[in-house]
Amino acid sequence: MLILTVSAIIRFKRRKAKKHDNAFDNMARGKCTIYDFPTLQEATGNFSEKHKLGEGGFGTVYKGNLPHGQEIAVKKLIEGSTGQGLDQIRNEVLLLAQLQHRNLVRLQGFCLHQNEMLLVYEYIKNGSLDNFLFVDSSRRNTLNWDEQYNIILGIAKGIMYLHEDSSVRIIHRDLKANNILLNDAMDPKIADFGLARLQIGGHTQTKTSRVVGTYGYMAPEYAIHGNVSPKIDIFSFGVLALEIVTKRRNCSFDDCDTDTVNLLTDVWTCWTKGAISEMIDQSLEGHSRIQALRCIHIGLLCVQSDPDDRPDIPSIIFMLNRNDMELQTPAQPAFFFGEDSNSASPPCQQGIYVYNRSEVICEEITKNGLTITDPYPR
Ligand SMILES: Nc1ncnc2c1ncn2[C@@H]1O[C@H](COP(=O)(O)OP(=O)(O)OP(=O)(O)O)[C@@H](O)[C@H]1O
Repeated sequence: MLILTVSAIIRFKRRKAKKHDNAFDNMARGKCTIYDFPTLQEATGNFSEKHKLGEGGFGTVYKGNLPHGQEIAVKKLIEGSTGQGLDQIRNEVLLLAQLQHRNLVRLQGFCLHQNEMLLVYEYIKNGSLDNFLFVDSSRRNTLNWDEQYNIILGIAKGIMYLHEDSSVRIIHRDLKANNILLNDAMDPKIADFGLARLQIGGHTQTKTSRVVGTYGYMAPEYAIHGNVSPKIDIFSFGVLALEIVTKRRNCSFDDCDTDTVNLLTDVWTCWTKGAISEMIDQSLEGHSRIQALRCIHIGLLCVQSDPDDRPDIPSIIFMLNRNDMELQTPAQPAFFFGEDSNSASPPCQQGIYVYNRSEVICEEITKNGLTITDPYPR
């Protein structure tokens, strides 16, 4: 009798699990197309060189045109680039396809062909942010401050979705300028989210022996000890914010010659000298200038060595949206390759920097006889 009861429970549990699987599949399939290989072959001119957009750590990306004129980007994963079997990858991809946000590149579907996995994404017209910041000199000067700020805020919102608002928490692990794509309205879209999960075998791990990421953007605790937490994305976001404001690349260990000062070092040196405004575009005025300086300050908070000192993503969005909110004083960033700066006096003695909504308010207060300490003297 007891045995019957136990087996009934097992049967019930199995049926429930199967029902759950089907429900999950149906739900994911609604948002995820399973493409057949010939369709993708035709769309990409048989994966021709002409259609090739580039090559990254996970595989090669091709531009494709579907019969109804829809443009797609097809990422052909390198065989063996994932740490899982095809069934697991398929489940993982179905899960990723559910994640949709205006600041994420949409994963439209996939194709399993023999032992290959192909991921199909929406095609993002303007390509990656690194071209606009450092690579392509003709595009470099086309980004104005409002666009730069919109990109920083959009990336933060995309991270917010991945860390806090989506059905599964995704830690990107490889946020960098090449993984931020820009659409025709110059809105940023985070690419390659979830690929680290494919590579290391899914599931949230707090420690990994397989570090997936890019030097220059990697938090020290991740690069050195393999510790994984949302704060490693915050570190990369900080580097990105500094790069976007200054339009300078934070070179990594391997591409930095010893005489070159990297961006974090440069920004920190200016900060400790009270000359942080040297790091921004000198033509910025008023509200834009304050915003740019604030973005540098927030960037510095994100690249602090101790992950506990770094703000979380909701706080970052709050700080970005509220120009009058007080910001903490950042500690020296990780990977500071300079003289020990502890002796240098910070630009503001109170330890907390107060921003004003705009310089107009600043001037009004000055007229009223109050003394204002500009935390960022010119
Ligand atoms: N959805 C997309 N729409 C338009 N272009 C894309 C899309 N996805 C990738 N690309 C482009 O394809 C190229 C290769 O991308 P991929 O993500 O494979 O490499 P990466 O980002 O340069 O390197 P890594 O693998 O280290 O992240 C890049 O130039 C990228 O801008």
